[in-house]
Amino acid sequence: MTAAPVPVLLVTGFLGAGKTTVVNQLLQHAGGRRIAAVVNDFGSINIDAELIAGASDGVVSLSNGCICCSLEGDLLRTLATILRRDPRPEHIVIETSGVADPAEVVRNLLDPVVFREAPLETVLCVVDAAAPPASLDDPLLRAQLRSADLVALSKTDLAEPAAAARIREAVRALRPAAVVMEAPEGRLPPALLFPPDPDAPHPDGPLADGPASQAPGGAPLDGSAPESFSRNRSRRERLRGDDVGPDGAAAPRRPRRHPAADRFETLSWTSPAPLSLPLLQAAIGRLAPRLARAKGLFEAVEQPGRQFLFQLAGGRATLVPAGTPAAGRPRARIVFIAELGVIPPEELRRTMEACTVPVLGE
Ligand SMILES: Nc1nc2c(ncn2[C@@H]2O[C@H](COP(=O)(O)OP(=O)(O)OP(=O)(O)O)[C@@H](O)[C@H]2O)c(=O)[nH]1
Repeated sequence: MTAAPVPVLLVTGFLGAGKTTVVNQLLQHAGGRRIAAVVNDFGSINIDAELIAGASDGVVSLSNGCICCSLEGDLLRTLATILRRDPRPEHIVIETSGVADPAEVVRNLLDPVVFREAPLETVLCVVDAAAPPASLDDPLLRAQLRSADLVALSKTDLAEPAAAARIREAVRALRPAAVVMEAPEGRLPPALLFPPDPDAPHPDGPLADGPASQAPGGAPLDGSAPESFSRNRSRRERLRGDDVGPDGAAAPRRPRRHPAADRFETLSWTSPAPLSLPLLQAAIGRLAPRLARAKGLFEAVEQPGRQFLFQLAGGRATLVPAGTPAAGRPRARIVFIAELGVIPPEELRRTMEACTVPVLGE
């Protein structure tokens, strides 16, 4: 007996848009579905995998490169390993890094052998609704949107309603084929993202595993019924139409575009010493205007025995408690992403070293 195909949800979106938040929500509201997650962080420290690890059994992290270019082989090998798991997962979620062009990943997933076993079902693009509308002029974000079947507007709680409406209209204009939904704090109806197989019989209609209205996310913004997405916009069907040839083979590859190539660099910094909160705050204040994104876990000298999660996204810095520190790990691990050459690594290292406080007796 051949195993049933395992549909793939590909999550894309710009640096700090809210992809991990959506994936975490999804895994926490999986409703008993077996979901395998693959997370790609651009830097050598995969913070995302750690943030998701608690929510999924078997998160696979692909780090120190981008799955749209240098890690494409790793992605396909990882999928093969996941498909051999016993029991086999029912869904696979792949979170791309914020610098990935999903078109490249989509093309890899369209390989006929991969597609047969792990068909790409949905491409979800997370867009920061609180970002200035000019952010949609970014070529990388536009490339991410062009691949999307479903667009989730994150951070609607932070956005001015008028500004969020402008972002929504701009998204619709850029990608009219996509369903646009609000996803405050990452909340989306899981039934939308894991649509039941349209060919399979469903006793209670198309969303037999729970109507979208009962799920935690918002309603589609275009007024359409959520099931119209899962039934009519199946990527499998669309691909049969546009990207897959009549014999089922993937269409010839178009020339590769890398809107992100040579644009961003990741600077990973670790320290065996804890950090001073006021010194860190001052350092981030100085660095933030030149940073595209930062995130990390660290211990603060003011609150020993606790760990904090630091995030800088869309110019906003946040700090939240993140449990107790793991033994054997550096006490501070922070990933900084900036446009190439904007922050000299030595300056970053000096700035961050100045935030550390050696602990007496260690
Ligand atoms: N207020 C608010 N904050 C959000 C929302 N969604 C995400 N965030 C915050 O935005 C920051 C970035 O969120 P992530 O989910 O890590 O973003 P990401 O797209 O995975 O980031 P990278 O892949 O690392 O670039 C975090 O501090 C989140 O807590 C939201 O709907 N509302």
